[in-house]
Amino acid sequence: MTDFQYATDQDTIAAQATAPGRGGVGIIRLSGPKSLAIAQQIVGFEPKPRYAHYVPFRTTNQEQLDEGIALYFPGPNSFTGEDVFELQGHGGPVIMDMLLSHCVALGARLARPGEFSERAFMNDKMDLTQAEAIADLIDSTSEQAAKCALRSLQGAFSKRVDELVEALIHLRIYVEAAIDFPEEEIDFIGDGKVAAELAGIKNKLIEVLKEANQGALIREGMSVVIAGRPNAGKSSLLNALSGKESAIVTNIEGTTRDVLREHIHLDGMPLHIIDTAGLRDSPDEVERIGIQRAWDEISKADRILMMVDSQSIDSKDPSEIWPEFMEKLGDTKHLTLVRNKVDLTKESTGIEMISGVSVVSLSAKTGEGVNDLTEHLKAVMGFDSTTEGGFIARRRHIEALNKANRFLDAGYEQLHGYGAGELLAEDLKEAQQALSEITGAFTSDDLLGRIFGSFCIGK
Ligand SMILES: Nc1nc2c(c(=O)[nH]1)N(C=O)[C@@H](CNc1ccc(C(=O)N[C@@H](CCC(=O)O)C(=O)O)cc1)CN2
Ligand SMILES: Nc1nc2c(ncn2[C@@H]2O[C@H](COP(=O)(O)OP(=O)(O)OP(=O)(O)O)[C@@H](O)[C@H]2O)c(=O)[nH]1
Ligand SMILES: [K+]
Repeated sequence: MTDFQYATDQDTIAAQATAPGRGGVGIIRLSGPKSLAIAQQIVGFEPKPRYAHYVPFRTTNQEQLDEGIALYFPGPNSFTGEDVFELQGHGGPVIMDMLLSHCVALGARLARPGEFSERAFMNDKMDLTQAEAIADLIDSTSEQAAKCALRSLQGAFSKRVDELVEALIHLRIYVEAAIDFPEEEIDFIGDGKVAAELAGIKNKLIEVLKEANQGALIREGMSVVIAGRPNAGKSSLLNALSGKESAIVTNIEGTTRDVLREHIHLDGMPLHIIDTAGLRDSPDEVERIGIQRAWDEISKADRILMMVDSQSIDSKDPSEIWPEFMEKLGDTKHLTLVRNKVDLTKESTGIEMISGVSVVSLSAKTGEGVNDLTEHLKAVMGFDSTTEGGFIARRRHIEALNKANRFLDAGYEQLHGYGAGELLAEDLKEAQQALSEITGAFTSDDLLGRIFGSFCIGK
């Protein structure tokens, strides 16, 4: 199944499974072959499988460290698939340290971050997207993200990927049979079956890609830079979006000199808003550095809100308003023009398209039209807050799906352009391999190291 060999690690690992610090209950968890022997030493008898024993926890010379619940899960029926033992004690840092040190004295070693989950993956208790979903569940910052992570943990995403892989294998077998037995005279190109199946797989992949995109947005959100001339109202907009007074609003030009960040949620989608220094030629060294940073942020952002004061600028055409900005920006793909202060000009709020750029008229001060902007931001990111039952996804999943999609396109080309069955089969295989990277059936040690290394300790 996997293309790598992992050392069957015989170490017994131990870590505090609960968060560090004070808590009602704290759990030390062990996994590995010595779990049972260590358990017996601490509780004084062989614990019954999956039974909550309320007992004193003692050292070898009968000194009592704590009293609590001892829980033994013999492998393979455990979280990691190995023998697991849990000491559920009182959640104080000193008690937890004493219990953990004692487990180490009895032959366990401290677990690396993510090592319990890594073992669960290695022992086929879960695939890679499910292991990643555990970390995402723990790290989720909104209820929606938590729900989606739980669905991924329960296999919703893996199932979609596995179905695609199944369909690809089915098609490959057909194509390869036709190549291997030309005397059968299956005109596999002419009969349309291959083309139809390929198109079906492609449609399904696009569907999964859309859902994964949504899942990644819920996990990572979008970054939005607010840029504009001094006093346009950038800080006011940041405050209106975040509902807080995080940025200093004054009528003095150049109030914001550095980059300010605020994280909010729009119906579950995280938004990282960045307020930048007003863009102008400044003699002030500090302000100039701020302006340089503003351009750095602009180049990295998912969306750029170019903000102008509608009082001083009549035109709604971005290229007329600010040619230097447009020139420096290059393309307008990620640009939205925000015309602020319509409460003063008495213009109506709303959104329109002008010269291929979305133009939103609003008042950051009164809040009129701010809702049009948030709806627009959700729309440009393809975020649909009405969809139910989504799953969480990561950038690497999207990349793998895109890669598979490119191989499907290449395969289609081979089929239609050249009638090249061998090359089509090769593309199908590559597409399948790209998909297998998602669930981890085909992954490098390096990737696994990076994924599990980013988990918290004890997970
Ligand atoms: N005390 C405790 N609570 C916890 C965990 C834990 O490790 N310990 N978990 C850690 O993340 C999560 C639960 N995850 C778990 C996953 C599988 C098994 C388990 O025993 N699986 C067996 C048996 C399954 C069954 O009885 O149906 C198996 O897979 O064979 C236990 C916990 C959250 N709560
Ligand atoms: N009437 C009205 N005044 C606004 C609006 N938005 C901002 N202002 C005012 O415009 C002035 C500048 O607002 P800021 O939010 O500080 O502008 P800024 O673009 O962040 O300014 P710098 O930090 O100097 O770049 C303040 O006096 C705000 O109260 C608006 O929609 N309507
Ligand atoms: K200002």
